[in-house]
Amino acid sequence: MDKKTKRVCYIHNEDILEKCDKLIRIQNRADIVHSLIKAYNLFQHMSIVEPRQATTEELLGFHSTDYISFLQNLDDLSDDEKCGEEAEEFGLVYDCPIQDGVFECASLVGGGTITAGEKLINDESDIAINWYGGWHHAHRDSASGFCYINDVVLGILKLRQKFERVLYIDLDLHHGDGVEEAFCCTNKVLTVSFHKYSAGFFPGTGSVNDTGYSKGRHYTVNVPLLDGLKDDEYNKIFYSVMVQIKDSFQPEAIVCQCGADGLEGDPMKSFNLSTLSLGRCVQYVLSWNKPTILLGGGGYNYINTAKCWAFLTSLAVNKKLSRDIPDHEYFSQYGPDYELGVTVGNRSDNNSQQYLHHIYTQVIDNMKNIKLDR
Ligand SMILES: O=C(CCc1ccccc1NC(=O)c1cccc(C(F)(F)F)c1)NO
Ligand SMILES: [Zn+2]
Repeated sequence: MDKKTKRVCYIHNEDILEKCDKLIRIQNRADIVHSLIKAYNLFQHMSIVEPRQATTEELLGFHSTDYISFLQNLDDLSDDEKCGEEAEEFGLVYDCPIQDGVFECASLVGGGTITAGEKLINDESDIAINWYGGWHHAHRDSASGFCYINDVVLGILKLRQKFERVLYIDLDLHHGDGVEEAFCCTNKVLTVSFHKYSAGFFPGTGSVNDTGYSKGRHYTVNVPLLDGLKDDEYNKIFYSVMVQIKDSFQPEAIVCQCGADGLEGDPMKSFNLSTLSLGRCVQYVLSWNKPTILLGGGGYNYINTAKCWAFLTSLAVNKKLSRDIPDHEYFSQYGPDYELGVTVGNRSDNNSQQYLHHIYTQVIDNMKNIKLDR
């Protein structure tokens, strides 16, 4: 693949935008993200590709029949049934409320990430972006953490139709548990997640000692981190882990979930990252020149999330963005600085050098056994 200008496709249409904007947890975020990327004129460097609904067969490539048929018939449920024990069994309570059209939205997002995969396996694009996707918590037979259909798993399964070894990277503040579970027993998909890991923090999984099972042993990599994490520490441990993964796993295609809830200023109030650290991670991965899917995920300060994903989009199309936010519908919300950067705070950092070194050595030790299928 030519090093500099890559063929970038961008999953979008008004339908998926409107549906995602109606999701109660991220109401109107999609329009804020889309508007900033448009205001920076980045669409002239990408081909916009419309998403489609994932087919039932595609959904059943990961999810169970019971779960999918329950989701497909939500509209037939009475209000009692919607809070009944069956709904609870499928995780459709508390964090994952049954709201009108949630299935159509989730399966359109799923179809969007599958479409991203199709563009790469057909060699029509080098990089495929789906900022509507990245819903990494959904399990085979239940919703979780506000994720209903695991579009990430569906996209990886699509890539596996052509690529022997696929690498999944999860940059979201939360552990990518649903994706890790889907591939924990195979050595064809290596999942690596960098996430906050501390007592009582959702989803609670992602210990450094979780390294996969049977044939997948050592092909699950977890990098548990603590509150207050700063850019430099994040990038240092990211590079040192990823260079090892590149050498030993030699991935043929990459999926990177770029959840922005680790940024300073997110209501999650956990990490203390600027968009630069996520940008350096993505820039490094793109420098490998492998077919890559970039996905969204968490991110609850919508202005920061828009800044982050516009910046990552500019890296994919290799275009420099002006520091000043261009005038557009949401310009007034970018005050008081009206700049693309996210200023980091000086919250105390619980990640001591000893802690980070300890985690690094454990992760490297775990990965010593990753070898290519002879
Ligand atoms: O970001 C997530 C999901 C976070 C999550 C897990 C479990 C239950 C609920 C959630 N979502 C939130 O906590 C959430 C969603 C939207 C907005 C907020 C806010 F309060 F931080 F703004 C918080 N995964 O990467
Ligand atoms: Zn998250």
